[in-house]
Amino acid sequence: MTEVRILFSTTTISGPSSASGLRIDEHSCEDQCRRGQQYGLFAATDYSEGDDILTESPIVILSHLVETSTNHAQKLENSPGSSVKNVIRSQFDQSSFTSNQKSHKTDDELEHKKEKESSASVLGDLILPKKCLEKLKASSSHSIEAQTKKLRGMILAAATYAAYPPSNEDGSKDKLFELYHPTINCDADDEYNKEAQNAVELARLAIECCKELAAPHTALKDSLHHKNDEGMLGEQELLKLILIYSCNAFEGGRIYHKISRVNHSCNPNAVVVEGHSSDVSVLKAACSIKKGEEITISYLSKALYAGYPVRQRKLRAEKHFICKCKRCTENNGDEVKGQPSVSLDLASRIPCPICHPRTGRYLDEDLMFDEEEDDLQISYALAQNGMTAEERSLYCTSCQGVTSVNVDGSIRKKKEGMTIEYMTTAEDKVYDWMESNKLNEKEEDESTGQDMDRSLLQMATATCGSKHWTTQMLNLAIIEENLANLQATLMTINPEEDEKMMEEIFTDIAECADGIEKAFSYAKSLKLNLDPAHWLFDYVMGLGRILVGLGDEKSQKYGGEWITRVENYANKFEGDAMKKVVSAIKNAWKRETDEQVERGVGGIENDGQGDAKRRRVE
Ligand SMILES: C[S@@+](CC[C@H](N)C(=O)[O-])C[C@H]1O[C@@H](n2cnc3c(N)ncnc32)[C@H](O)[C@@H]1O
Repeated sequence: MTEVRILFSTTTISGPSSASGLRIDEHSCEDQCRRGQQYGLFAATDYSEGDDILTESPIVILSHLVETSTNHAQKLENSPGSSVKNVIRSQFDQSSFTSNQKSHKTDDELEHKKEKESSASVLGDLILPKKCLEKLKASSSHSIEAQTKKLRGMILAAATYAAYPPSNEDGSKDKLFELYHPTINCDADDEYNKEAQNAVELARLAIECCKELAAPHTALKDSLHHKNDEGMLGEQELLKLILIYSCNAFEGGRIYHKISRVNHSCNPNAVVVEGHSSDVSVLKAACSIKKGEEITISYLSKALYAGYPVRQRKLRAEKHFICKCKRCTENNGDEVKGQPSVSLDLASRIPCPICHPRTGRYLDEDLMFDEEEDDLQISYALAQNGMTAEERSLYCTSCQGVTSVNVDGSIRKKKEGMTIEYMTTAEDKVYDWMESNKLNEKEEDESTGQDMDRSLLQMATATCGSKHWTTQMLNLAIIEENLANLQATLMTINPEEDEKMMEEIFTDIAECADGIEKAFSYAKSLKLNLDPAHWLFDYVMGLGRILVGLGDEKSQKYGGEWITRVENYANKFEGDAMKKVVSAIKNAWKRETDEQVERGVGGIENDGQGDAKRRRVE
């Protein structure tokens, strides 16, 4: 029964505000109040950046065995959790797992496949019924891969819940079933409800899969066929549970009593971080929040830094709602004189096609890598929020010009309009690339993968310029790759012997630093409440680690300067262990100097040109 404790724990609320600092209220948005269903969390006191708003343990964890990295999956095999994993898998007919099916593959191949699958999910190798997958393909307007992944998550949540139903002694079950979920059998009278009803359809499909795949005499099978204590059909309870999971679960299937009431905003004012123990989460203010303001977080990970169509597509496909936050609906961009008030997408700004006419298909070379400090004056045009090229006309803040896709007029006007089509194509391509998570699949053909990323970057940069989100997403993907390669190279060479290699390394480091600088400038241009380090912390840390690894004072000092840019963020939002790493990297150059003084070296050797000689860090 120990697993039950792992899965269901009591909610505790603490922190400076405690329960009195918050109130759960009807959603501030008029449209949603009308539905009478939606609630949100509102500050009942003022908060400053980094303040704890509340600390909470999940009411229930419905897929804590879904893993994303092989390392983690391997750890799980040795942890008590692996017995939970077996209990959940035992809910299903064993012949429904590919790993249990005979095939002509060699043992080695099977082992490799199994490892990949176990790292994807506890039920990653569960073969979903063909007729369910066909229904999914026929009904869904979203990407099939994303919907299949969601379906698997729902099946896992249902099996976990059936195998470990929460006791209601502490009210956990009541709290869970109070949470928001779309109304079952509600008329899809508008786009918002239609999207929510897609979640209901998907949940029904998950129930159908469970019915087909559940093994006889298991808790899952029983709950689908028997009435539960309250006389409600087990199947209906499971359907509701799946919907609650689908709308409220955080990473790892964690569902909270209060944190799950926090609505999403594409310009959030709060974040949820891991608490002192991994089973506790803390809702923290990401900026100052005034009493009475709604507290919001982001349901999007790095896509928060993407343009409007991508954010909306992701929220619709993964969370089943149309975002009505300020960033998506109100004009929080630069005002356009003489234009009717429209919502403008700051993440999709491109050099104005009127002020900077493109030569041929692509943007002029000099605009490709535009930098703030350049003398070149570049006027940017903002895209109107919208899902299609037709809805995304561009407004230039400098010439006050409007560019639309389908305009009758001169060839030049048509050419200007085509820029929006190129921008939309770049947005689609980069979105697909982000969704397919290609960076992780690259192992099989690394060089081709890298070439593709680079040519995609070339296309995005050439079409949209460096202040557009597509360029910055690809820029960071390449930096991530370069930092990993640099780290690996530095571990295998001796800097003092391999001068030529070191030259290349310094060039690569300079490129990474330049790329991160551009990403910082882009993040600031979005005017979000969040510190840019929320997005760029890992990249800066990667760069800092490499610079410290070079071992010379100058590089380490430079690494320390970079770390200073994320120090405030780390102190407010990272755990103690990470704070120590930040401090160690920031102060590595001092330690090096101190050690020399202690050893009586009396300073760093000089190479005659003012540069300290490089030494390996022992
Ligand atoms: C985790 S719940 C948030 C709390 C929920 N409003 C409640 O009443 O409990 C997520 C749901 O809230 C709604 N929601 C959250 N953020 C929203 C936003 N920015 N725009 C529109 N609906 C939103 C959606 O229906 C979504 O499925």
